[in-house]
Amino acid sequence: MKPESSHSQLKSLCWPVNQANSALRALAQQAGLDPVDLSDGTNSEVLSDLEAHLLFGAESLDLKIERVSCKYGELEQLLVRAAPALVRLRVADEELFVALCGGSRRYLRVLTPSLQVVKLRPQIVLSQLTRAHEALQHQRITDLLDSASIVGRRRIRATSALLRENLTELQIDECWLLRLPAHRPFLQQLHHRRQHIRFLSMMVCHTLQMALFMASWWLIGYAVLEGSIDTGWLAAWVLLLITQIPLSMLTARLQGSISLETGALLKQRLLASALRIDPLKVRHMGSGQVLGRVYDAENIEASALQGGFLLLLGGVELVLASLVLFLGVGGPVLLGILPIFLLFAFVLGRAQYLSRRRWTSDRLRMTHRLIEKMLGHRTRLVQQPPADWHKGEDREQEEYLQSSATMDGTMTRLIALLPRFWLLLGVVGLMPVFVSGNSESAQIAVALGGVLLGYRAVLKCMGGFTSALSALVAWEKVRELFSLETPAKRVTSTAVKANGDETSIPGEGQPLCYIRELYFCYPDKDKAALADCNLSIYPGDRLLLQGASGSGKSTLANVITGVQKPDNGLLLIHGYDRTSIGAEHWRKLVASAPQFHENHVLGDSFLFNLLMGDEWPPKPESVIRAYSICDELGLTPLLKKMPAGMLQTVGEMGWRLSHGEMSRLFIARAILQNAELLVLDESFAALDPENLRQSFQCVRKNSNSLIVIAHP
Ligand SMILES: Nc1ncnc2c1ncn2[C@@H]1O[C@H](COP(=O)(O)OP(=O)(O)OP(=O)(O)O)[C@@H](O)[C@H]1O
Repeated sequence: MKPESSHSQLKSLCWPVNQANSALRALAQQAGLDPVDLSDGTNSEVLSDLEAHLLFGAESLDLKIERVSCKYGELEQLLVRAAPALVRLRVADEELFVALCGGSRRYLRVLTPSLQVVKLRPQIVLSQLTRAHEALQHQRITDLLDSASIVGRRRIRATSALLRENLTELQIDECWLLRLPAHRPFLQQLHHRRQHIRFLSMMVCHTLQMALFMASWWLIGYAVLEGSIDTGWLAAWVLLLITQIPLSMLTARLQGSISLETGALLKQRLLASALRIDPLKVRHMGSGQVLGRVYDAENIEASALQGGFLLLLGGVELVLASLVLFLGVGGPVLLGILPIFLLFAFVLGRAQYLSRRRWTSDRLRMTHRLIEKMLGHRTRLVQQPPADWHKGEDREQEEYLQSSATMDGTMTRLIALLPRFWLLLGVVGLMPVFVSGNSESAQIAVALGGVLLGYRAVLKCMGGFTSALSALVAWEKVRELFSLETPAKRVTSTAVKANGDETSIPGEGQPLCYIRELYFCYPDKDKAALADCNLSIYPGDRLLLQGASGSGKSTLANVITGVQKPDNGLLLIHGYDRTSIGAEHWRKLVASAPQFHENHVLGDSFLFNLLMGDEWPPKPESVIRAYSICDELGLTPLLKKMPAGMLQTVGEMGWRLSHGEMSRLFIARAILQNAELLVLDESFAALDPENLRQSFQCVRKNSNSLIVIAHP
């Protein structure tokens, strides 16, 4: 095939870049991602680069898109596993997207603009992605192979091996994965990952295994009671037992893969919600409570999955045991006794649930107080008389021990009594049969088998129930951390002229940031922190915001940066509100250095702390800029002083930065986000006059528009 015809063929399968949003929508529908329309379809023109355009398009469909990069040698594997995904190709100097909706090593399944699914060999996409890079190596490799006189198939193999070797460090980042966002309902996410099929298969496998197990005992019991046991019966019995082995292995395997996938989903959700959690809510909870809950969240995964499986499998066995009981002599009597058992189980289970809840609350309270004491340790050492340091601790511990003892008591009763109660009821139910003495021994054996089978199932359920219960109680505490808000439907973008008239398209001379009648009140406060706030900031403006302590300056900074949502009023950047523009893009337009007590040096390298707001791992040019900003801020002596320079670990566990050094790190971190509006909240307060002058010069030079909050 000639290159032109192969190009035109490939082109016909690809989407033009300007149809990226249509490709996203079609791909999402094809992959069953259930796209939700959150957009009025007019907003993305504000976004200049393709990355932001795709991000915006996916957010408008309530989906998540993620750009991934991989090494040259891993590209084929990525293409095979990426679906649903968009891959950008350059075909005959034209930029196009190929929409992957499935794949295997032999074929990629591609969704075309005519909405047909077509098979395409991975090598075709692969060669388009790597052609330009390989061409640069071609001459060198040809010369080398010529000089070594390597020909034929060995030459082909040697070429690809040399390419892999020479391009091993090459990163290719032309692939965007389309996925369900973490806030979508958990069941939908499980369904999308085909967990329901695995779950059903696991239940079927276990039921079959149990049926075979019962059949094997029926067989041997029948043979013994009939007195006709021979090698045929034994062979059948052994066969039945052996058949259970693959079924039990399959059940365990399915259980493992469900645990893995569900665990990964839970973690993903926890991480996503932890990063989105309202800072006010976290502050209200306190660090100790949050820590305790995060620890509980870890527990949930293990307990819920382990307990859930045991409970389910035990449930299946209990149903089968009831069936056996019903078939045996005295079955109706035994089944009549079942409600008494269930009632007893409910009473004991409820007691355990209530005591565990109380114990969890006490434990969280204790963790919280402990963390508070640890955080305030130095202050307490200096400020509080030593006699008061341990006041109240004994009472606290006593309460905790009491609730632990109560919980242990209910647990012991549950585990020790319930299975025995089942046995007792079973024997009592069979009593009339033994007393009358006119039942066949086979029927008695079946009934006894049912009771014992039920005992085994109850034991299994007990193990599952206690784990599931601890997961349930933990879940009640961490639910808040897992709750992710579904994004609101985007409003029609509202561009506003400087005079306040509404228009639909932002134009020249418009404010960069436009605030009208903004209102914000902290929860449970009577007085608003911001009321009737009006401000217009134009590109290139430099504003100094002054005011009495507590007048709301930091609150305004937090609202502008999007950390807090205004209760009322208009806040626009480039004529668009935050919902229309998307949180991610808003972050790229506005960067801030919050007040000292709100800012944090993360326990990582100095470089990471500088560039965490930009892109990590960083591009070489970002690192060069980081050095230059640090130099302008007078941080070069510090970098020379630290043994590992930029790569020195800083933060609590690393190099302890001085107050002034930290301030300048925070300023540099904000500048390096390259946003259009920079907000610095009392960032210069800890600097000596010389550093203040130097830092202020740097900020003026490296910011587009600037708000500085400072006290005179
Ligand atoms: N999380 C919160 N919950 C309740 N009230 C708060 C909260 N944070 C701040 N406030 C109150 O809101 C008001 C405005 O606070 P803000 O921090 O914005 O003031 P500020 O002008 O920056 O003060 P300063 O110059 O002292 O830093 C204050 O009265 C403060 O006590």
